[in-house]
Amino acid sequence: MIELHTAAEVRAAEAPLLAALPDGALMQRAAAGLATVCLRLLGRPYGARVTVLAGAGNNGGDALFAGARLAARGARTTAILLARDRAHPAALAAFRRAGGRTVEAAAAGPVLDRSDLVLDGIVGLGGSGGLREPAAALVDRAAAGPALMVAVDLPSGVDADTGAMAGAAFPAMHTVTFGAVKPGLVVGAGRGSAGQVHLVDIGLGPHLPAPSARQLTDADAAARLPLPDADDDKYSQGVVGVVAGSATYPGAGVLCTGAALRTRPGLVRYAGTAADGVRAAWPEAIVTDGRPGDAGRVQAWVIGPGLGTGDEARSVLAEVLATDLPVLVDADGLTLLAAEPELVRRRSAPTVLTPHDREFARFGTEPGDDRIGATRRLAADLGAVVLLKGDATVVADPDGTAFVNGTGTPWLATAGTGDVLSGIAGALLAADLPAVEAAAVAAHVHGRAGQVAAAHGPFIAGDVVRHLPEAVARVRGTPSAGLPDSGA
Ligand SMILES: NC(=O)C1=CN([C@@H]2O[C@H](COP(=O)(O)OP(=O)(O)OC[C@H]3O[C@@H](n4cnc5c(N)ncnc54)[C@H](OP(=O)(O)O)[C@@H]3O)[C@@H](O)[C@H]2O)[C@@H](O)CC1
Ligand SMILES: Nc1ncnc2c1ncn2[C@@H]1O[C@H](COP(=O)(O)OP(=O)(O)O)[C@@H](O)[C@H]1O
Ligand SMILES: [K+]
Repeated sequence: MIELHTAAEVRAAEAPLLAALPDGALMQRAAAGLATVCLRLLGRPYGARVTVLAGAGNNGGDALFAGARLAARGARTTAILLARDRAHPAALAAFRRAGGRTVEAAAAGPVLDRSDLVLDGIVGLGGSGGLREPAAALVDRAAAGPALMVAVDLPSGVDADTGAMAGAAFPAMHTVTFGAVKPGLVVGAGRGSAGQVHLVDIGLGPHLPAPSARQLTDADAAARLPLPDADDDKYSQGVVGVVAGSATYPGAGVLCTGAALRTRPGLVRYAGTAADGVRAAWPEAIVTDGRPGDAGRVQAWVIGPGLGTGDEARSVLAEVLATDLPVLVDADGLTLLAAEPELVRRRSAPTVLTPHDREFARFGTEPGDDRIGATRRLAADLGAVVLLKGDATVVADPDGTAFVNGTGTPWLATAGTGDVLSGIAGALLAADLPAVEAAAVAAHVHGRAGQVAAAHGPFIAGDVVRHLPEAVARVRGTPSAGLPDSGA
């Protein structure tokens, strides 16, 4: 499990260590870890051109101390001091002693053009807003050059807690972060600016509170994916009921039913007007063109994709929500529910809602820049698990437990992949996973299936269904690196 900690949590955990350790010891741990990662990235440090963008705070201190360590290994190091008279004094002195030189920001362009590695020590946890000038222009220049772009603690210009970018930010290929992974490195715009995340242990562990949010690794998802055993039969694995698609548009029913079958192929029942299409695509499913009550016994329902928003759809939704079974509501089901949220508030069995941004907004508020916070608030308001889709899907339970998904690929932005996600999550709900875990594991497996499909070229939603078995096998088989997924 990758634990995500906010800036305030990290600062609170640092406080007792700063008091107990000799002056500067914590920063030396950070700088040593940072230099080690840079050495690995450079391969051969001797003669390598390393440029440090150093702000006035401790983030600049980390970068300068690391620069001093790289200079001691033979790198040709140059620092650009963004606040010349306020650079961290001890770090600057160490940098100079090790042979590092400094240049004025105004004369730094040619240095950045020829750098092998640029360290972003402009601003870390103490930052607010987008990059200011001249930092923003220098970052642009560095990004246009050949250098490896390495952020110190977090890419400058990214909000540590939300990943929001109010303006320009450092486009990192790697981020070396200290003490704990911050949410802003894996969610929101920050996810795209962080590149590969490396965590340096500076000893905060015992002082950190329970994490504010988490990210599943393959191993975490595998541990929650149910396996059939010798005593199982087709009923005992958890039967999923699907209400999706229509006679005119059977696709959502076909995709959703297929995804449920490919995730947990015990038994899937389908009820609805896309019956003919579903029957033709999936002879393994038990299909009725009647109402959910005609389908037979199930352990969880998935309802909504391609259902329509008319009176009949509303009535079928109310019937399913009136059961005491776990229910996942998606797409058209969400549009109906937004007009009548009491249908979900009054339930005692678990409900999972899987909106994309526009569907989320129908419940009253746009997701905005703080996607974890917004998802948590809607989950608490409705008393339901909310899964907010996106490049980093967020899942929140009404009790505040939250997950940020790390798998996936932008190729998933194609019609029908949401229907696939609903089928996966429905199968896991029927298998009796706690609702928040069913949603988080489903997002993880769905993202992996997208990555497996993308390895074969551009894909459509049906390909994600086809690749689900391989994705599940990959999730089960891959040892965890314990670091946020970089989407590889
Ligand atoms: N405590 C410790 O021992 C340890 C701390 N650690 C490290 O300390 C970091 C936190 O350091 P910190 O608190 O000193 O703040 P920091 O992130 O350097 O920022 C302050 C500077 O940023 C500037 N600035 C702000 N916004 C800006 C913008 N948009 N664009 C441009 N500039 C902007 C702001 O300028 P000002 O507003 O003052 O003009 C000020 O100069 C943390 O992330 C980790 O790296 C580790 O070494 C572990 C041990
Ligand atoms: N840029 C992106 N990067 C990664 N995943 C994405 C991206 N855009 C969308 N997705 C994923 O694709 C799926 C799209 O779902 P949805 O919007 O409901 O589509 P549909 O309604 O067509 O099925 C979601 O799982 C979402 O997380
Ligand atoms: K930084």
